[in-house]
Amino acid sequence: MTTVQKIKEIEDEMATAQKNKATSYHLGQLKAKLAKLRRELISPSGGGGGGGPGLGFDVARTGVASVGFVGFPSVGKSTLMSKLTGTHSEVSEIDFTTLTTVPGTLKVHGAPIQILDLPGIIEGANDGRGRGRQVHIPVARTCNLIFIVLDVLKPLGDKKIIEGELEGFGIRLNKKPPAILVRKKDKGGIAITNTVPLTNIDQDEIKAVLSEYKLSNVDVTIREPNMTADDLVDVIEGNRFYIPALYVLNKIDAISIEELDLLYKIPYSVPISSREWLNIDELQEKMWDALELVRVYTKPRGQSPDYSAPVVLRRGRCTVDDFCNSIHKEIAKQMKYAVVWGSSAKHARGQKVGLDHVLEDEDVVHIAKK
Ligand SMILES: Nc1nc2c(ncn2[C@@H]2O[C@H](COP(=O)(O)OP(=O)(O)OP(=O)(O)O)[C@@H](O)[C@H]2O)c(=O)[nH]1
Ligand SMILES: [K+]
Ligand SMILES: [Mg+2]
Repeated sequence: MTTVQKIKEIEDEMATAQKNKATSYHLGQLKAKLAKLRRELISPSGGGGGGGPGLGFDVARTGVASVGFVGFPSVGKSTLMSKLTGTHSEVSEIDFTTLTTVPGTLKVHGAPIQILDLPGIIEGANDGRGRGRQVHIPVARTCNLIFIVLDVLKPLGDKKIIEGELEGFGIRLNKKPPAILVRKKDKGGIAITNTVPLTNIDQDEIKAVLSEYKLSNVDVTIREPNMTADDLVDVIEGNRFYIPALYVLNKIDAISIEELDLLYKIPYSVPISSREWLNIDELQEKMWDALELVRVYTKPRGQSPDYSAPVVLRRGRCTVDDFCNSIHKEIAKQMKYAVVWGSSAKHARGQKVGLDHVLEDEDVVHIAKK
């Protein structure tokens, strides 16, 4: 049996299986087995040819963040990317027009963002048809945001298939890493501690997953509300990519206002028309919010701040130390203190802070040297 056939067999079994106390151990085993087979399929040695890391489809990365466009052929990815960035990417009504990853740059609120137009994806994780040709999906794992571009005339079916394909490559959309800690030890067996109630998984299923990974001496600490077996598998497997995503519902010029109202109910969605250039402002605003970038303006001593070229940092990595390091690695060492103006400062006249201070979007910073 090939890996693809084995996956199909397990998926079929899981689709019909009842979830109850008697079956939970077996279901846990199946979920862990499935994850291991999927890993085999996308690793370069697995024979699936799905394009693990290092297969050489990298494009030169520029800008402070990147957005990858993923979608079925002819949903309008290249139309959108060309118009947003001014970079040429071939457009036609014929499917699979784009055959390689095409990069372009778009400035949003002063920050240069790299846009990656990817080839149209092919359904086929489960029957082996498409997998070998989906060599560009791994590029999406390196993006800070994914646009799942959908044709408004068939959004929901396509959405589900694309999510499945991305999941197969270890991508988790609009999700945080599960708050589960699995710590191996030399002896002592399995100890499970949960600070939140377990609603989607029981001890048997947890033990089945652990046993499938031959983890017989481990401490498992669970702080994840409603944790599932898949969450546990993700933590044990590692190599998961937690990436925000927006569903770009394209071609709204082809539908009625009533139909458009329904589309707005899809979470994380933005209806647009790339050809007629409708609602692109909202798309750019949502892109900006999802990227969680922090612009910081530099203020040299005795001069006004330089608003033309912000230093752009990411939320979670935006201390004064991060700010210094993104300019030059020596600056933090030479700093005596910093003065900050803006939302992170306590007073309007500016606040004297150290390297640990966390900056906010549009703050102004002056670095005083020793
Ligand atoms: N009606 C309508 N047609 C559009 C829109 N955007 C793109 N199209 C058309 O859809 C077709 C496919 O557009 P592309 O930009 O080549 O689509 P793609 O997703 O890049 O396709 P592949 O590279 O083949 O994956 C072209 O004929 C476009 O003119 C839109 O907003 N409305
Ligand atoms: K096309
Ligand atoms: Mg294209």
